[in-house]
Amino acid sequence: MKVKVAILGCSGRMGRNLIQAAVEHKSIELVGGSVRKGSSFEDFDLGELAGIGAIGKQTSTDLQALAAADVLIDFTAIESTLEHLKWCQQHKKALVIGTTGFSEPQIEIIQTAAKTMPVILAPNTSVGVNLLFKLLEVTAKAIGDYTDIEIFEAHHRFKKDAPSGTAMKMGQVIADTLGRDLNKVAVYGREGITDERDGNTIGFATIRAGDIVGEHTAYFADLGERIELTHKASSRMTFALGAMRAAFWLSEAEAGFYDMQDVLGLKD
Ligand SMILES: NC(=O)C1=CN([C@@H]2O[C@H](COP(=O)(O)OP(=O)(O)OC[C@H]3O[C@@H](n4cnc5c(N)ncnc54)[C@H](OP(=O)(O)O)[C@@H]3O)[C@@H](O)[C@H]2O)C=CC1
Ligand SMILES: O=C(O)C1=N[C@H](C(=O)O)C[C@H](O)C1
Repeated sequence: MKVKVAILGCSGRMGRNLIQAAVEHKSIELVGGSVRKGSSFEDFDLGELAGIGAIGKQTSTDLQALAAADVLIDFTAIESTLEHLKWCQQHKKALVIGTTGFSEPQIEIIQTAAKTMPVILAPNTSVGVNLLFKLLEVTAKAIGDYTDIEIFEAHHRFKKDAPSGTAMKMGQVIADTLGRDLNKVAVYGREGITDERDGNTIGFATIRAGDIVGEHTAYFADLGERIELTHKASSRMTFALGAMRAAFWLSEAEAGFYDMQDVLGLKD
């Protein structure tokens, strides 16, 4: 039987890719999608919105129109995701969250809700980035204690949060592996007389330019050699397909707080 899925925030860059991925997925039935109240895309055909031709299902600003869904997928914005979370909890729906930029207290709100509903929170739903997280763990374990660790990320000009959710998670994975507290060792950008580099720190550098879909590199640099682990996304469809995998997996999960490592079987 197909998993019934609804997409939140259908008019967004990810929303449109998610519609296409859901329509093309053999084990998923797209039952509806939302747009923000006041959006000019209200009552729009979902397929038209995604550029794949009409599919006979319309966007709605009323979440009740999505009541037939088992799993909702949310790549929107912080405040709207937290609203959607409440609705899903009240209506016993599972929720895949791809939105990034949450503060620690906001993540705690999501974790608390996940005690009574299945939730995946994944700053990056691509298979490649989640494999990269594993490679970071292995590399940090082997050489992280004596190399300089820096994380670089590049995204399109429209992105609102920085560093990206993926870069933050990369830092978290490395800090956890090395037993460091990311809040204490993170350095976000450098300017002026910065003094010599403190070997304990994890640096973050961000650029925003044009239509870059998403690029992430972790540097583990010693004197004489360095390792660079890079992921480059060239299409948002990679995130959308990963989100479908996540929705399918979550439809069979108990209440709990999960990530893509659970979905892909990459947890130790
Ligand atoms: N986890 C992952 O793999 C990925 C995560 N992301 C993250 O996903 C999020 C969205 O990214 P992107 O698609 O590029 O951003 P967009 O700005 O293109 O899309 C966000 C969409 O959310 C809509 N929205 C806002 N509030 C509501 C609401 N209450 N109800 C319904 N829709 C709403 C906006 O509508 P409107 O336009 O009308 O304001 C907009 O269409 C970001 O946080 C980004 O970092 C992005 C790519 C991959
Ligand atoms: O906003 C984006 O576009 C992306 N956001 C995610 C993040 O913040 O890590 C994932 C991806 O790189 C694209």
